[in-house]
Amino acid sequence: HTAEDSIGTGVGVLGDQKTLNTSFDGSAYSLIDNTRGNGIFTYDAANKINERNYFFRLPGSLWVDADNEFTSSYDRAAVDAHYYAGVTYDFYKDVFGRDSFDDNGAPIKSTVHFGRNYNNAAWVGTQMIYGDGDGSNFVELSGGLDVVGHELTHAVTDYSANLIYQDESGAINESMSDVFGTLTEFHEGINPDWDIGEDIYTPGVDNDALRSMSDPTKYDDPDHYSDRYTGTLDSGGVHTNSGIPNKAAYLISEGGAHSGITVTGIGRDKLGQIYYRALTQYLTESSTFSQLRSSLIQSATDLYGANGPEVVDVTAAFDAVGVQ
Ligand SMILES: O=C(O)[C@H](CCc1ccccc1)CC1(C(=O)N[C@@H](Cc2c[nH]c3ccccc23)C(=O)O)CCCC1
Ligand SMILES: [Ca+2]
Ligand SMILES: [Ca+2]
Ligand SMILES: [Ca+2]
Ligand SMILES: [Zn+2]
Repeated sequence: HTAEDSIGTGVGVLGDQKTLNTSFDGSAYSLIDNTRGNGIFTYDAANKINERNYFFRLPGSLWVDADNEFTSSYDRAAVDAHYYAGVTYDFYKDVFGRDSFDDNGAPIKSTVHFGRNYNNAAWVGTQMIYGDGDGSNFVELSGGLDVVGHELTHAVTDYSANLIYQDESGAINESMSDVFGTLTEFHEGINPDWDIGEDIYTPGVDNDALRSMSDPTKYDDPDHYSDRYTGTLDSGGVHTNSGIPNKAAYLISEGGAHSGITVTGIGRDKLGQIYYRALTQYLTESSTFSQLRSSLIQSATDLYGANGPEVVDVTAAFDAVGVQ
């Protein structure tokens, strides 16, 4: 008896209702979405197989449910990891024609309830992992669409420019994940913004986030090359120096005045196309901020013509953040 596709109902981390693509094998329902690429699979790291150390097993146990209703509090992290992976898959397919992170339909795997009160998430080279947070600094991190889009974009980057995760190439790697995580959020259109992690960060504090692309300095990240971090923490500050290209990306899309330079703004769609072309056609694993500038100017030229408003805005935005 082969399994059949089914549609379940779930409640996400923020208490929101959503339908899920699941798979019925005759006795139980699994979080397998067979409608996208070669499937989206969601797993549980904490499902007790043995008492020892079951929090850190990967991928863990495929998520199964008896009645195709994923409405318990324990289910919420899995509901959003599964659903938002589908949203991100659709973003890359619909907007860029990319079939999964390898552009060859690779199965997308996520594990939730990773660790104990783990205040982070990651792409671990083969799959995504999501902690539950400690309930004060973070709630389950798969509850943030920009976080899921951020993590899956690390996979896209690995299969394209493969930017080395340190110093300037690492900060570009990080910025690509913030940019496409944010563009995924706008594509879905539910409370989109230019902040990162706002939905899952500090449930007790409103209007804060991990990072801001519109104003990186709000969270002490630099928005100009002269203010870059040059130490060794966080692989050379990959999560802080990302503020410099993040600010440029924000200015390219939305426009604004910064460092005495005014950028008109060409909008999110053109930002996405220019960034995707640079990521997949021009950037290499050792690209610097200066090479990001030239890659984006070349991409804008390819797509929209030399010396057009797109090239003018990309140039002005990188002038504004001090990158030549
Ligand atoms: O994907 C990434 O870049 C981050 C992955 C970090 C990581 C790397 C290697 C092994 C384990 C974890 C995860 C995210 C991140 O930006 N983490 C930052 C901020 C952060 C989250 N939780 C923290 C706890 C303590 C300190 C910093 C943090 C970091 O790890 O720096 C991305 C979106 C939200 C979480
Ligand atoms: Ca159930
Ligand atoms: Ca956001
Ligand atoms: Ca908060
Ligand atoms: Zn990242």
